Amino acid sequence: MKKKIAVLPGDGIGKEVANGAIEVLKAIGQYYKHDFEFEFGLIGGEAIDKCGTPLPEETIELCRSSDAVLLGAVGGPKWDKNLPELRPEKGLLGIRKELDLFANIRPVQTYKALQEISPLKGEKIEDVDLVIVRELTSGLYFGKPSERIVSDGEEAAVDTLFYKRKEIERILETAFQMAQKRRGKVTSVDKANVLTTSKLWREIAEELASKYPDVTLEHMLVDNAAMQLIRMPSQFDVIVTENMFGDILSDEASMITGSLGMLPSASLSNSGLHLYEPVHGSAPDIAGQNLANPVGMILSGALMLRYSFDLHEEARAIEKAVKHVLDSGKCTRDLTNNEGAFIHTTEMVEEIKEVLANDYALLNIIDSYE
Ligand SMILES: NC(=O)C1=CN([C@@H]2O[C@H](COP(=O)(O)OP(=O)(O)OC[C@H]3O[C@@H](n4cnc5c(N)ncnc54)[C@H](O)[C@@H]3O)[C@@H](O)[C@H]2O)C=CC1
Ligand SMILES: CC(C)CC(=O)C(=O)O
Ligand SMILES: [Mg+2]
Repeated sequence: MKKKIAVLPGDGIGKEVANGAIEVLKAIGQYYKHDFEFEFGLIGGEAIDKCGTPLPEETIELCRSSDAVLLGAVGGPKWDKNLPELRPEKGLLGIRKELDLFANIRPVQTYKALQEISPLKGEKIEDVDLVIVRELTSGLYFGKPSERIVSDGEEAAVDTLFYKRKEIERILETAFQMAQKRRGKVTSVDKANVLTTSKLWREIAEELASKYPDVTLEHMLVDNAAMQLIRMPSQFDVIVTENMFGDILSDEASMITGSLGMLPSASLSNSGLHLYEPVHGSAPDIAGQNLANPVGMILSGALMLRYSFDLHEEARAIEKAVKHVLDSGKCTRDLTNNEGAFIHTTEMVEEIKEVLANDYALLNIIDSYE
């Protein structure tokens, strides 16, 4: 199978983890006989430096002409004082909007091997298998006006939380459909005791629920949800929520697994062209030191195989390899609470590739006996 994959490594550790994911995908291509072709594009701070814009037109064209997009992360202190339109993050928000990637799927699964690393007690995280469905192309990060103003002669600023019915409907539909394939429960997280957008969100959730009688819908206020994620994370199946709420809750949820570096994500559109990115940012504090955990990015590659290319066995092979390496006690520095031995980014990638190679060799031996 020939597939063109656009790779936008971005800034900081984005480059390091993207390299890792490409290596793992190349190994999958070799063992399972798929022709993955990788083409690189600029985004974020590097694109500002080289092209004067965080999202060059060529990058958008590259993505549009590809079968899927892999993105590392953007941002860094170098660009923090730039004007809003010239911030790396604008590139990320821009590509999400351009490709209409409205549904950001962020699965949170725990690993037995990491139970002691999670700040939560082992028994609390044993049965955690939840997914955050975050609305990604509207809400507080996109509403207008969003600007500095003068109000009553005083310096002020405004951001806008705006949602259209259709935007709410399509993300809720995604969540209901995902719950149908999972454990049949949707927790819709909002702030309906205060926000008008949340009241509309709740109304629409109630309307749609009747279309999905096999799914149980519950509503939860976002402040409570933040607490419940720590108190009893296993109560959740599918969490669906507004853009910024989902952004914050998913970083929080990552710590259930033990590190922000563990979480992958898929940003889906209705066009069939999807983008895959880890949940974390460019981590300037560890960038360039070979310390980043590449697992979130590598697992995003697995999500790409599953959602974009229907390659379920190949996706499972990557997920199994990650588990195998963690089970063997090998982990990057973030998974050690900064105590004890750890392996570097490139070594973690090598370990995962080695498991894939061994699995492949084993399959070949079995085949030769059949
Ligand atoms: N999707 C994206 O491109 C995102 C970009 N950002 C940008 O990244 C920059 C840094 O933002 P922060 O708030 O520091 O968030 P961050 O996610 O980059 O880092 C937060 C903390 O987690 C650690 N961390 C993150 N990913 C890790 C990994 N794979 N392995 C080991 N440790 C990891 C970092 O070292 C840091 O201590 C900012 O410019 C921000 O705007 C932030 C979040 C998402
Ligand atoms: C630019 C930000 C919205 C990126 C981020 O934190 C995220 O998507 O998780
Ligand atoms: Mg975030």
